[in-house]
Amino acid sequence: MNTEDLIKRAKTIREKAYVPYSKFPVGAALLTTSGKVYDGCNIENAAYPVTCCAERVAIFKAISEGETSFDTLAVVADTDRPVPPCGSCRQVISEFFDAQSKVHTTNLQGDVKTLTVDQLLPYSFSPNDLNDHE
Ligand SMILES: O=c1ccn([C@H]2C[C@H](O)[C@@H](CO)O2)c(=O)[nH]1
Ligand SMILES: [Zn+2]
Repeated sequence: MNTEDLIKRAKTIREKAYVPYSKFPVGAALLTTSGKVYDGCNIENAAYPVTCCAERVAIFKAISEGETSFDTLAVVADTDRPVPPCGSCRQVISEFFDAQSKVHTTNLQGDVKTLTVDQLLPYSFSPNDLNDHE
């Protein structure tokens, strides 16, 4: 699937966002290396911090279906600039995507800013760091 279609998938699932508190719907879609797409929207909760962002919903859906190899991620919201993923999502993205994988941050106006995972979260804490102690 090409970038344009992946962004379209993110826009479509954004309509399913459960956002009674922020009223800020976000959509995300990821492409696996085998060519499958998993999408996600943000899901909020009356206990606000329990909220899960669109990016993590998409990634957790894919992981829970047994996917292990990820290629590209697209994110969309109705923002002036292409919507930046939050810090928690950057950490989760860095766990499952290669450092050079592309993240297409976008908005409804069609602006696209593409960053690598390493640009989004440089010098990130990684699974390898856990092996370095003792
Ligand atoms: O990249 C982002 C930024 C924010 N949100 C969600 C979290 C919350 O539901 C709402 C406002 O922060 O937007 C996402 O899903 N992805
Ligand atoms: Zn987030």
